[in-house]
Amino acid sequence: MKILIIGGGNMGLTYAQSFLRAHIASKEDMMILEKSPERAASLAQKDIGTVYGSAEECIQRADLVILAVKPQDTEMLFASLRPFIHPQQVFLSIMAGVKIATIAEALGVSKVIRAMPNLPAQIGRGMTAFTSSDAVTRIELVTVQNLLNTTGKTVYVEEESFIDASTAISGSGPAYVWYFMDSMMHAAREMGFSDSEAELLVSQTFLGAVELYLATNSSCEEWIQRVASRGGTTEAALKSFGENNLKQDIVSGAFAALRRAEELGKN
Ligand SMILES: NC(=O)C1=CN([C@@H]2O[C@H](COP(=O)(O)OP(=O)(O)OC[C@H]3O[C@@H](n4cnc5c(N)ncnc54)[C@H](O)[C@@H]3O)[C@@H](O)[C@H]2O)C=CC1
Ligand SMILES: O=C(O)[C@@H]1CCC=N1
Repeated sequence: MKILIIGGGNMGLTYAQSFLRAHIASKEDMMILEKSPERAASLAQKDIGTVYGSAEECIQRADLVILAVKPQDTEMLFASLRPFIHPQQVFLSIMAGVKIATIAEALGVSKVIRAMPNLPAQIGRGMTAFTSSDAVTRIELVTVQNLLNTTGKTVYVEEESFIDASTAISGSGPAYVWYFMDSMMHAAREMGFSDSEAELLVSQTFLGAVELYLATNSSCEEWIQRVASRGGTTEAALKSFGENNLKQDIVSGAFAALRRAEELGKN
């Protein structure tokens, strides 16, 4: 199966490397279309397949076309692809917000899968939600799921609206976690720890807390209760979080991401 990845940025490169690392695709079967000449030159050094600068050179040979450009770049991209597409090609889009119907209409195709991955896919620890149009066959869907599985865990969702919701939770989510980590590192440095000490204290705390959570059946609330001794330090921090509406702020942030995904889908 020939795979064409359009957009060799963070996610496009991650996909190419992940498929090759898992031996689910070979370099000979991998094509990358990248419009930035500098980025294309850097990709060409990486030995991850053939890098192209224009659609007409490569798209007709692709069985699967992965759309990994920014949603704002789709209008020009779709217009440039349309003359070269054939109806049996399967399109996998990872672009935030852009709807299956929009892709199908703009490209004149019917086999469209929409997925929302996240950046930990770079190390095989990603989370991807995906769904598909009716015209995608079971075999095509399983083939794409096998590719997505090389980047971490996957979940199929029946309704497309859950792709936007997963964008707001797991797609953007790593940034929320790093924001929280960064805030804690900031506090650690203010308390006198060196940069490397702050990084170790915080990253090991996140890792340990998530792994402990996953190893048991207790809820976050139950684990919080076990850390927070009555009249102790954790309680003082949680009181401050509560007074500052931190939980509501995080929920509002996730909904702002959802609204933005929906807006991107309207363009
Ligand atoms: N970065 C992330 O954590 C995630 C990103 N996404 C989605 O993945 C998509 C790509 O995101 P990133 O990889 O972060 O962006 P990026 O900006 O790193 O990569 C996009 C690449 O596409 C290239 N490009 C733009 N127009 C093109 C065209 N017409 N033909 C060929 N190449 C073109 C750009 O030069 C750039 O190298 C976006 O739609 C985003 O919504 C989804 C989940 C997570
Ligand atoms: O911020 C964005 O729009 C993309 C989608 C999810 C993560 N990055």
